[in-house]
Amino acid sequence: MSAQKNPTVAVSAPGKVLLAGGYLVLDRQHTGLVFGLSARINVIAGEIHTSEGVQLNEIIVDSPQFEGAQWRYGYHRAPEGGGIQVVQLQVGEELNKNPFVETTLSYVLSYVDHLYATRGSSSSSSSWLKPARLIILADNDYYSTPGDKQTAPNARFANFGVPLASANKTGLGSSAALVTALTASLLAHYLPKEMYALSSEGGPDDDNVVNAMFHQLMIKRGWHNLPEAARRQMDAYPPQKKWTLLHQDSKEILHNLAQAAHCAAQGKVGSGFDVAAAVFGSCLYRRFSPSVLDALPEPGTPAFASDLGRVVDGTAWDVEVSKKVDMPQGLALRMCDVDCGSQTVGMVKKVLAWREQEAQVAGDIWGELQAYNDGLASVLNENRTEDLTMSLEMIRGKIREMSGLSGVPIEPESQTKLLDALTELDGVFGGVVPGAGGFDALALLMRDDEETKTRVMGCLAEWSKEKDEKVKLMDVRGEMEGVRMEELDIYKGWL
Ligand SMILES: Nc1ncnc2c1ncn2[C@@H]1O[C@H](COP(=O)(O)OP(=O)(O)O)[C@@H](O)[C@H]1O
Ligand SMILES: C[C@@](O)(CCOP(=O)(O)OP(=O)(O)O)CC(=O)O
Repeated sequence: MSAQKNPTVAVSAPGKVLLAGGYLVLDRQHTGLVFGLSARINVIAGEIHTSEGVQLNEIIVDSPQFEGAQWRYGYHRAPEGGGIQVVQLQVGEELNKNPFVETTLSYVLSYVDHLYATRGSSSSSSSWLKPARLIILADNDYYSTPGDKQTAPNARFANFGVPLASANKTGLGSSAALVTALTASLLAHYLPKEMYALSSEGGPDDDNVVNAMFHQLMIKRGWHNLPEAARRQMDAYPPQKKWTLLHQDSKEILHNLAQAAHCAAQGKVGSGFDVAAAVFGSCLYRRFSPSVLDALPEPGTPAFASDLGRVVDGTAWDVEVSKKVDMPQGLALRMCDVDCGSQTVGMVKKVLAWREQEAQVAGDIWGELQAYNDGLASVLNENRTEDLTMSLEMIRGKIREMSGLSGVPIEPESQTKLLDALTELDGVFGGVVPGAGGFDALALLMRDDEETKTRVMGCLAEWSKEKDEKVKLMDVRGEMEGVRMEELDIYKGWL
C-alpha cells in the first residue's frame, strides 16, 4: 500500500442559512431548520510532484482567489501518541495565520494516522503521510468585495484581488464549509476506498472487501450483538446496500471530525448547525451535547490521536439530523445581503443572559417559537404554500417579542419594514432575519421566476436609494445536497 499514489480529489461543501431556530438550536431540547446553500467551498487535494531526488515534507494550502493567501506547513509525528503536529512555515516577511486550515490539518492528519496505526498494514502505518497541495476555491457569494477590485468577476470563481482579511464576508458560513470540504478532501486523498467510503457510488470491485468493511461496521455499531436472524439478514444484504450504509457511516465520521476541528479552531462550541448543513445539506438539526468534545486534549499532547479517534468513531454523538425538509415546487429560498455598517456584537451572550434571568417568560417564548418553527417545516414539507405567509408572520411576531423583551435587535425595526415591504410583493411569500438575526441579512421564500426576481430587485433598489444603504439580492439559493465529490474539470485554469 505504501507505494500507492494518492489520488487527486475534489470535494465541495455548501454554506448555510438557519431559517428558523436561531438561539433555540443552542439547546438540545430544541431544533433548527437549516438550509444548505448553492454557494459552496471547494477543496482540491493532490500530491506534490518534486523532481527526482528532491524531498519536500510540506503541505501547501492555496486560496488563489485572494492576495497572499498561501499557507505552508511542515509536519511531524508528536511523541507519546500526540498525533501529527503541523507547524506553519514562514513564507514572506509576516506569518499570515489561518487557524481554520491549521487546526483542521492537525485534526484530520492525526485521525488518519490513528486509523492506519489501528487498521492499516505495518508498512502503511508509518509511510502514509506524503506531501500534498490543497487548493481552496469559494463561490463568489461568500464575499461582497467591490467588483472593481475583481478580475474576471463573472467567472464561477472570481479573483477578488484583495487579501482574505479585507474581503467582506456575507455570513454564509465560510469557515464551516471550508473545514468540512478540507476534512473530506484529506480523508479521500489519504485513505483508500477500503478504509473510507466518501463516494456514494461504486465501492471496491471486490465484494469480499465490501463484506469485510461491513463486518467492521457491524462491530462498531454493535449490530453483531443482534439476534442471529437479524444478523444473518444483514450479512445477506447486497453489496450496494452495504456500501450505502458504509457511505452513511463515512459521512458521520466526517461530521464528527469536522465539528471537533471547527470548534477547536473557533475556540468555542456553538450549536454546530453550520457544519451539519455543510455535511448533510438542508435538515432539521438537533445539536450534539457539548460534553462529547470535553475529553479531547490539545493536538500534540500525549494520547491526542487515540482520544480523537475514540471521540470521532464513538457512539456518544447524540446529534440528530432529519432530512425531512423540503422546498415546495417552484419556490426558492433566496438571501439578501444588507450592507448597513451596524454591528451587533455579543447578541448571543445578551439573549442567553436575558433568558437566564427571565427563565419563565423566555421558556414560554422558546416553546411557542419551537411550535411555530415545526409548523413552518410542515408547511414546506407538505407543499402548503397557502399557509406559508401566515407561518412566517407568526415566527416573526414571536421573534419581535423576544427582541423587545431581551433588548437585543434580533429583528430590528429597519428589517421589519423591509420584510413587510417585500412580503407585499406578488410572488413573495415572506421572509425572516435568519440565524442570530440583526441588521445584515434577510432570507426570503419566493416564487422561483424572473418576474418575482425583478420585482424584488426593484423593491430593494428603491429601498437602498431611500435609506442610503445597500441591500441586494444575492445569487445564492437554498439547496438540499450536502458535501459531495466533484469532477476536476470544473476547476480549469485554477489547478
Ligand atoms: N476562501 C477561503 N480561503 C481560506 N480560508 C478561508 C476562506 N474562507 C474562509 N476562510 C477561513 O474562515 C475564516 C472566516 O470564518 P468566520 O469568521 O467564522 O466566518 P464565517 O461566518 O463565514 O464562517 C477566515 O478567517 C479563514 O480562516
Ligand atoms: C444564535 C445561533 O443559534 C445562530 C447563529 O447563526 P448565524 O447564521 O447568525 O451565525 P454565524 O454562525 O455567526 O454565521 C448560534 C448557534 O447556533 O451557534
